[in-house]
Amino acid sequence: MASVLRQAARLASSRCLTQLSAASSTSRLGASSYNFSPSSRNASTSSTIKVQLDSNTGVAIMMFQNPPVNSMSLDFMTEFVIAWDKLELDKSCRGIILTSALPNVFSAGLDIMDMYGTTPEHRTAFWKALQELWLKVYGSGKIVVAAINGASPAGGCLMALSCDYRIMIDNPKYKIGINETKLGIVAPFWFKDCLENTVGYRMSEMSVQYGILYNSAEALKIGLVDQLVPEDKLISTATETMIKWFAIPDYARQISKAMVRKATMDKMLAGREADITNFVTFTNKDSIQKSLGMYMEMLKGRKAK
Ligand SMILES: CCCCCCCC/C=C\C/C=C/C(=O)SCCNC(=O)CCNC(=O)[C@H](O)C(C)(C)COP(=O)(O)OP(=O)(O)OC[C@H]1O[C@@H](n2cnc3c(N)ncnc32)[C@H](O)[C@@H]1OP(=O)(O)O
Repeated sequence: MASVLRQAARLASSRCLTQLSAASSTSRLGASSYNFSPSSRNASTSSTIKVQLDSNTGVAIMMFQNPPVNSMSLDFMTEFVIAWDKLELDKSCRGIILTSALPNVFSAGLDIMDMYGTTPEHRTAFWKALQELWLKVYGSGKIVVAAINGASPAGGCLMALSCDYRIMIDNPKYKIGINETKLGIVAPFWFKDCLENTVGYRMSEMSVQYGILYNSAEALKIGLVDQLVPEDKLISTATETMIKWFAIPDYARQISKAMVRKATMDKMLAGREADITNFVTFTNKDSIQKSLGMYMEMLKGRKAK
């Protein structure tokens, strides 16, 4: 245990958890001091990421607004990371709620058009941006809550899985899961690891092979999400949840989080270059390009019907 703690302490000062010590001011705010007055809000906005930080409560809401479906394009992920870094550096921010500014979709996952018919150089930059985004969110010392207000397949599900707590709108039309095989592609090991860490080995074994998308009730049942709420209660519940987490002393929580996530983080950090090569090689294949093209046609054809 002592060695785990030493490792966790080392992690706390490492690149991916740089905010651990910076944000370790303990429990500045309890639920009773919660005040969400509009005057206390800071707003910062890029074209695809909207951020509202309430410096009274320490809660930031990061909204995705990349129409039509919040697909994770290279541009979107670059803007995400810039906005994320700003919040990480802001000591008044203790927790971040991730949600969508668009109706019916949290995120459609990776932008298929960034993988289809693009150059290997483009796909290298694209995959690096995805790794970067994931390392930041998964490795954050802040409390991160996903407020899932719509469809959340594949990369969208990964984003939610990287948070500390997931709240989803209680609506059977919204689906979440790692559905890559349905597109004829393979979810990378770290998508699978995040799923397995959350729902367990057997469920992920079934889930990644079948490419299952779960509706909200099914997602709750298998533990893919933690809570379902009516649409009009999503952000208030996410904020209240965050305030409850704030009662835990930051430093102890952060070290505990780092301990639990260390193996998954380390695996990615050690395999980062190989993971990029795998992705580029895999998506260079004619058969994979064909699958992606057919999937895009299917999406567009579905709309035409
Ligand atoms: C040997 C091992 C090697 C390992 C190598 C690893 C390789 C791994 C590679 C990749 C991992 C992939 C991860 C992913 O995230 S892939 C993306 C998966 N996403 C999906 O399957 C979702 C597809 N979209 C939908 O199901 C729906 O769009 C919806 C439910 C999200 C929303 O439905 P609706 O509101 O009805 O919108 P439309 O379907 O009409 O779509 C509107 C518009 O948007 C386009 N679009 C949708 N999704 C995407 C997307 N992911 N990327 C790009 N574009 C998308 C859609 O085509 C429509 O376009 P339009 O007709 O031009 O308006």
